[in-house]
Amino acid sequence: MMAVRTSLSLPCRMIPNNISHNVRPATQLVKRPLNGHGFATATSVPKKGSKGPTAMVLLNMGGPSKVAEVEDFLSRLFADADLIPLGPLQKYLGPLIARRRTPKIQKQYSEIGGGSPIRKWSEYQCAEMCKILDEISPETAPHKPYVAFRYADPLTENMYKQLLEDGFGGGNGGRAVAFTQYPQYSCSTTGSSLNELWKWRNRLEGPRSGQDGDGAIQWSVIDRWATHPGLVEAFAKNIEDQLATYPEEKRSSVVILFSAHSLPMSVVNRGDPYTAEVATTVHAVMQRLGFSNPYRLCWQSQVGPSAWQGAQTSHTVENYVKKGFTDMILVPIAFTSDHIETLYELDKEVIGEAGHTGIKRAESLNGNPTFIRALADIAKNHLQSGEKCSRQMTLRCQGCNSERCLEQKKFFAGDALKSLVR
Ligand SMILES: C=CC1=C(C)c2cc3[nH]c(cc4nc(cc5[nH]c(cc1n2)c(C)c5CCC(=O)O)C(CCC(=O)O)=C4C)c(C)c3C=C
Ligand code: FES
Ligand SMILES: [Fe+2]
Repeated sequence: MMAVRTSLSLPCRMIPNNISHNVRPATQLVKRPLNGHGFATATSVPKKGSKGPTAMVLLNMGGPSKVAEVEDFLSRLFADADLIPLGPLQKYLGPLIARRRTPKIQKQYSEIGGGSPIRKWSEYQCAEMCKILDEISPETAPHKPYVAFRYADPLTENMYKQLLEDGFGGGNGGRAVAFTQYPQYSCSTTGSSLNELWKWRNRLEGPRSGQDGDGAIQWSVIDRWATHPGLVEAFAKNIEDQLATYPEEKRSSVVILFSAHSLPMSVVNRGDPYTAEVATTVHAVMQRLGFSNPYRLCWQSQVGPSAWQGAQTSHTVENYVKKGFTDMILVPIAFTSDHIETLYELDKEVIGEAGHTGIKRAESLNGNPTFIRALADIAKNHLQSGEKCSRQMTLRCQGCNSERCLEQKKFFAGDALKSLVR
């Protein structure tokens, strides 16, 4: 079990109405020499001996907060060659495909309340995590919350400008942690976010080869955390809560269906680590549950005509219903907050259309205090380890020839590990 204390007093999964959705630090950093790091906050001066402030930057894809933002979101998504490589015509094809897809996706966001809740949850999770970190890691306090999205506001570029405005970098140095919110690493998700962060780092701070001693921001990366005990506990507890809603005599025969966003087979065959890492989360959660129920891992949300990793979630539910199973719990296992894939695809399309009251979904992690304590524990361990990134991140996929991946990995690996990157 984690030995983490928390000051959280919020009711489970509730966001207070007055929470600021703008994660700009409340206390702006004032540039004045202090503590060997060149700055201190105006009102929250780091404690004596603290190496802070530390910027905690949560990375995620983001989603359109309003229906009107769907086209911009999809345009950025289809322009991302790390996610959807469309060749030399990407710049023209991307916006075309995005425009054609917009009405369908707008309708889906309208049906889940008019937008993606991912910004609200990410900002909340980050702010709460930083409060806990200030308590459990005073050596690196104060911790300043930032969110950097790949395809929606707050975009990585704007987050980086905010960091500089707040006194990080720009000759001051200062520490920032890029903390991916995808527990399992994929080059199409975390890899893409890191490539984007590296790009803006070069544009806004200059393309320096090393990190140390040049007054630029000192970055390190939390790149995967698929089996962290707190993450596993939060998933397992949400499954137990759903299992408790079935009559006792039926409970152990309920089928648990873990569902993750699929990947194109071309990405799987390139050697992307995601599929294997998702399987490790599933195994760890089932181990925590004592393998109490039959379970399978299935894959959702494939887009376009190419081959994707299966079995598909929708087919799985259909086939099991045909085989006579009508008690199932769907568990979104690769994303940490609600989004169109849970609220629309799973709830409305898969569960709604199956039409059996015994088919349910485990709650998403969202504002779950166990989950937020896990984030703080992961961050604390990282901050104390002094690691730039995991060893695993230094290795490119077997089939990867991308210069962008190579240079990005060399940068984040830092001087000690960059010679390992090939
Ligand atoms: C771990 C999560 C995800 C992986 C891996 C992933 C890979 C991946 N996605 C696409 C294409 C699209 N994804 C879209 C939306 C979307 N994707 C994820 C997560 C992962 N994607 C989420 C949570 C969302 C929804 C965001 C929200 O609502 O907040 C979309 C846009 C929607 C649509 O047009 O259907 C596309 C397109 C590819 C090609 C890919 C792997 C290469
Ligand atoms: S695609 Fe995986 S490292 Fe480049
Ligand atoms: Fe996706």
